[in-house]
Amino acid sequence: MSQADIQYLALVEDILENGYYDNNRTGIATKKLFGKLLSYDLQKEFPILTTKFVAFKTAVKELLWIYKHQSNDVKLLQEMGVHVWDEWAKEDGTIGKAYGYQIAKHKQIDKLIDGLKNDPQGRRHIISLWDMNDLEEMALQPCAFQTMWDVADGYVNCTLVQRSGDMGLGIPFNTTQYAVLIHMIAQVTGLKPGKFQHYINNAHIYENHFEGLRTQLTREAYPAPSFWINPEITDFYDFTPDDVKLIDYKHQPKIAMEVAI
Ligand SMILES: Nc1nc(=O)c2c([nH]1)NC[C@@H]1CN(c3ccc(C(=O)N[C@@H](CCC(=O)O)C(=O)O)cc3)CN21
Ligand SMILES: O=c1ccn([C@H]2C[C@H](O)[C@@H](COP(=O)(O)O)O2)c(=O)[nH]1
Repeated sequence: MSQADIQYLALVEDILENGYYDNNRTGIATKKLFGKLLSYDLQKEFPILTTKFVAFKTAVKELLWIYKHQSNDVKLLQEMGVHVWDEWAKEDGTIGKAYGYQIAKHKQIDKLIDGLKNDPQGRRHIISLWDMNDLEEMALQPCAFQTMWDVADGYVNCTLVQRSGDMGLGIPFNTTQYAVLIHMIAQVTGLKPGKFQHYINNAHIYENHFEGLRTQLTREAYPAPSFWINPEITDFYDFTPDDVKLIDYKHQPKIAMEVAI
């Protein structure tokens, strides 16, 4: 049974049983718990749920939209066949000064890669999407808004800080996306992927997802798939969605859930 399923299902069960129930901005009430940490060792296995289908390729495309293309243009994402941001496009077709915009604005990927290569013992390797000056011009303020990186003994470790985590839809994507990002950054810096800590400040389940997640709790989990990354890629900007693959991704069926806007 994969580590991703074990930790995810335990947190889902905890929220359903002990979560604080209240309304929020979207009008769809949630149960929530504060301050949760999920931990993975990327040397042991690749974290992706097997108790439902997670759209790996879609998740990778969204990741590259943010960190490689450094774009806020929803049309570009749609051209890649991804529609998860459609509801948040502003009149100009972008999500405003959010996500990829902040990566480009501060050259954050270049600085991270340069820092990890040239000052591996630095303690300032941070990517932050939380720009106080621009928050009001973002279609949605970033949820997974910060990563902190650390190098030890040839391994690169990373903590993802997420202020708000939608357990049904966002979290399965985010877990897998940031595991892929760590593998990519490790490869282009000549390091090995190490530990991945995923901190979620407000871990919530929308009430229209309760039933789907209760079904998922009854399902059998499979061993985690293997992860392949094209060893030829040495420049982060050369990665395409075909340069990462899951091998033997055995999973239970998709669970349809509506996104709260
Ligand atoms: N309420 C909410 N939850 C989120 O997770 C979320 C937002 N809003 N707003 C911005 C983005 C958009 N995200 C989304 C939106 C939709 C799916 C979704 O529908 N996922 C389907 C598969 C989609 C596909 O294959 O294209 C799923 O079953 O996981 C996932 C993440 C994550 N973020
Ligand atoms: O990568 C993402 C993006 C968004 N989410 C979820 C978390 C919340 O359910 C909503 C955002 O609403 P806020 O009121 O701004 O917190 O989107 C996610 O889990 N992962």
